[in-house]
Amino acid sequence: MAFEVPAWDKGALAVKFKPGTNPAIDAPKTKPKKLKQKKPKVKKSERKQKSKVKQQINSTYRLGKGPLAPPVESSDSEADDEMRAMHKIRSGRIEKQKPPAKAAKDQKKQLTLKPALLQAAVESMETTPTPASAPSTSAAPEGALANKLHAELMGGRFRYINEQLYTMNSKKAEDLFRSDSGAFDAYHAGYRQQVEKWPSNPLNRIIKLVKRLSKTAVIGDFGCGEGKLAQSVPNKVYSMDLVSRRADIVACNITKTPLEAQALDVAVYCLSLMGTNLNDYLLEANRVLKLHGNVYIAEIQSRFEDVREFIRFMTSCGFDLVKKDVAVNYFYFFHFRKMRHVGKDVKLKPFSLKPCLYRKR
Ligand SMILES: C[S@@+](CC[C@H](N)C(=O)[O-])C[C@H]1O[C@@H](n2cnc3c(N)ncnc32)[C@H](O)[C@@H]1O
Repeated sequence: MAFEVPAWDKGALAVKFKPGTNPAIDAPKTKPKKLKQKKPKVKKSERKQKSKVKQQINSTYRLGKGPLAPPVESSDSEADDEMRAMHKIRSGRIEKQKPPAKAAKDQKKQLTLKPALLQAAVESMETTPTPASAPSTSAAPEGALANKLHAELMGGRFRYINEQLYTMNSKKAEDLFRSDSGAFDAYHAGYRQQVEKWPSNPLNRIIKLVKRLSKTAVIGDFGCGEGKLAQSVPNKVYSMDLVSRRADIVACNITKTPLEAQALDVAVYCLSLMGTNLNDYLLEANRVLKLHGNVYIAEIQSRFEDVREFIRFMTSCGFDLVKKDVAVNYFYFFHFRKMRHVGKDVKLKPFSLKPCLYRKR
């Protein structure tokens, strides 16, 4: 498979020495003179760096495995670099990339961007990329550089927003999009690019599935993004997301929708169980679904530590498992059925899935 990674233990090799050739064993057994060894002085900056690395390793959500989880050594420092890069671009200076020795010698030398180029890069970071507004690759080398900067900054912005959405509760996610009007479009521009890298879009499987249901079934698309499901099936679909970019999409928090109780036959969550308060997400689904209504969930495989625990959580929210597809294939698919009404005031153990953090490529 294209993304398979060899097992960690495959790298360890045992080296055998012929008799008389192993310097460690064959050296004459004279008593070595005791030498007083001075402890090498560790610079303050090196100590700081070491403790930063330790902190990264201790940050548990970064230890997730799976095809989309980042390697342990990536992320924080990468995100920091990106934030610093953005800051530099905003303040009009970009340092030349140099090999470490040269860079140390010549630390203060900077590349000053022409104002027009700088403006293009900053604007492209702040606005949604569209084919018409993105800088053209066919232009002069400056255009190509602005284009590259644009892509890198947008990628960084997407990864930053994505990480926020997976590590905060739904109320904070709502505040995030409210306080930053470009964030939703920036997120979805990055998400579209991410989808293109996947072997398939899980939403297409859900669309196929909904097409097999009765045309009269009323569907709720919770966290619909750009609302593709509604455009692909003949059913009545309530498309809901934190931000609406189309008249038929309801802008709301899916933990608290404007739908009436028991209004839906089907609830769909395609990669949208993002917040840290999943109890609120699924208790709202229980409220708005009819008894024996269906829930279809697609999620990224690497988000699950223990699938049984997830199924238990769903049961506590009133849903019994009908079918699951948890073959190793990037995405897991679940079909649950609402078997009992569960009030929103029920006391449940908080539940969340692991965040899905994308790597810089
Ligand atoms: C990864 S995107 C997937 C979008 C769409 N389901 C698809 O498959 O194309 C997840 C979406 O869930 C939305 N989302 C996450 N938590 C939400 C919440 N509490 N309320 C509304 N939307 C939410 C995000 O805004 C985002 O648009």
